Amino acid sequence: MSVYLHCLSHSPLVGLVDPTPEVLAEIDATFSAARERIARFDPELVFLFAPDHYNGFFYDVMPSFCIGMAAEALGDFGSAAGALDVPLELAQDCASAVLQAGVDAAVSYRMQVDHGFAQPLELLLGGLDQCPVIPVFINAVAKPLPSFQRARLLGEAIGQYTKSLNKRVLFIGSGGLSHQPPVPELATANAQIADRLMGSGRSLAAPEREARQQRVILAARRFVEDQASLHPLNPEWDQRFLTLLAEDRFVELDYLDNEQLSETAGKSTHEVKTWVAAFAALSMFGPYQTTDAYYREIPEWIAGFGSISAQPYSAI
Ligand SMILES: O=C(O)CCc1cccc(O)c1O
Ligand SMILES: [Fe+2]
Repeated sequence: MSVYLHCLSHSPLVGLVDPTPEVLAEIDATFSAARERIARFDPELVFLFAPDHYNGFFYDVMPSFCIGMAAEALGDFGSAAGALDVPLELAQDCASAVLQAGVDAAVSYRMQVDHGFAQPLELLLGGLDQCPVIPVFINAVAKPLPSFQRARLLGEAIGQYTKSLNKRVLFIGSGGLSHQPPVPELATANAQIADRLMGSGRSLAAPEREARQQRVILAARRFVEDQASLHPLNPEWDQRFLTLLAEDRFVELDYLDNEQLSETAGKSTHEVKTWVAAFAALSMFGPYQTTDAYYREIPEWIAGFGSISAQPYSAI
């Protein structure tokens, strides 16, 4: 049994609003090296911690955490669409173990996921169904949000469960770092948007979906011209976060106030709780070492964009 971790930002704007060829080449090199390391590790099972953007999870019932017993990617922004290869019995056992450990994650037998899940599977594994994957949703946009501490405990419970498997397991965290794309909020939504956020967005008609995507694309183009048009990226906060992970000090985030983080680094920064959960899972295997840390502000993608791998010292 061995474990490996990779965490990375995502953005649906990849390929739609791109940075310069030099920056793209740097990122391509980062991802192809990560892909190679993962291929060498040859995972038999993936735990994918990722958020959603009102594509699969809505306010009719909004869980903090949800473990997929089966899942389908809907293919927003041209991301991959189709079924994930979820091993049902393992996912069920995992959910039981997590609840037994005191973390009341929801389950879904019909989980809908968006680019937050699809992009890392495409980028790191070459597709949605290339490796068995247990998808774990962490709510990072729909208030009230879970705390960093609960994300850590979720990760620890999954790490403990992983120990009972005799498998090579890859933990992936998807999202962040600092960013605030234009995602609607219930508190300020008009009646039509509120209705979408409460569930009608599940069956968004094609023209409305297209309009929604165009709004994000326009916002990205404007953000490149004028960095005051959205909440600014915060490379200082992002570097501090990466340092906390590298030094195995992410427990220090436990009581970080959600509102305060939104003000510091943008309302979508809460996606980094997926990284905390993944690192917490890894940490159940003892002290770890991070490798291949990458960071750059990429306004074209509305993202403080990061990527990092890690493995237990005992595996080095
Ligand atoms: O789906 C949406 O509306 C928001 C999309 C989005 C944009 C930029 C960075 C992200 O991480 C992200 O998820
Ligand atoms: Fe996101």
